[in-house]
Amino acid sequence: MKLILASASPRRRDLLSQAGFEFAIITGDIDESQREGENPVAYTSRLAAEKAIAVFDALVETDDVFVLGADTTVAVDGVMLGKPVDVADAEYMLYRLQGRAHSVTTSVALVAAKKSLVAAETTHVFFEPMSPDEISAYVATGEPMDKAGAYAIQGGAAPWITRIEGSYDNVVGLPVNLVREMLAKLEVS
Ligand SMILES: Cc1cn([C@H]2C[C@H](O)[C@@H](COP(=O)(O)OP(=O)(O)OP(=O)(O)O)O2)c(=O)[nH]c1=O
Repeated sequence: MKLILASASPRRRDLLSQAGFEFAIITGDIDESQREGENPVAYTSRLAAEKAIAVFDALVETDDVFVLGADTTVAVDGVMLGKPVDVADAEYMLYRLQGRAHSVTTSVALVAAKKSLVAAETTHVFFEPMSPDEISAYVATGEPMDKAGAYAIQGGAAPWITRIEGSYDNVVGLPVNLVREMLAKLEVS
C-alpha cells in the first residue's frame, strides 16, 4: 500500500509520521467556502474528500495507492470558525472562544481506485478566559493565523486549555487512531 497525504499542514505531516506511517506528500488546491446549512461534520467531510480527490485525480499511477485528505473546523454556538482572514478576525474568534467550551471536528477521507471512506471525529475543548491584552499578545505572535479557530492547542494557547473531552490529535488536525481504523477497514474490504 502506498499512502499519499494530500495536505500542506506541517501538523498533519508530523502526526502521521509520529504514528509510524510512511507516506508521500502531494498537495492540491480546493475552494474552502462553506455552503448554506452545512454543519461541521458535513462541511469538513466534503472538504476532506475534495482534498483527497483533487490529488487522486492528478495521479498517473493509482495501483494500491491511498490518498488521505483531512479538514478541521472549530464550532461555537452553531457558528463554524475556520482560519482567520486577518488579525481582527483572529482576535474576534478568540473572544468568542474564551471562558467556555467549543467543539473541534476533523474529517478524514481516504480515496483509492475502487473504494473510499470518509469519517469525522469531534473533540470538546474548554478554554479559560483570556484578557484582551493576552488575546492581542497571542495574535501578535502570528501563530493563530493558519489555525482553525485562531489557536493552537499544541502551542501558545495551551495555558488556557484546562480540559478536553476526546482525541488531542484530532484538535491538532489529524485523529491518527481513526486513520488507522479506516485504513484497516479499506485494506480488507
Ligand atoms: C484547533 C487547532 C487547529 N490547528 C490547525 C490544524 C489545521 O492545519 C488547521 C485547520 O485548517 P485546515 O483547512 O483543516 O488545514 P490546512 O489548510 O492547515 O492544511 P491542508 O488543507 O493542506 O490539509 O488548523 C492546529 O494546529 N491546532 C489547533 O489547536
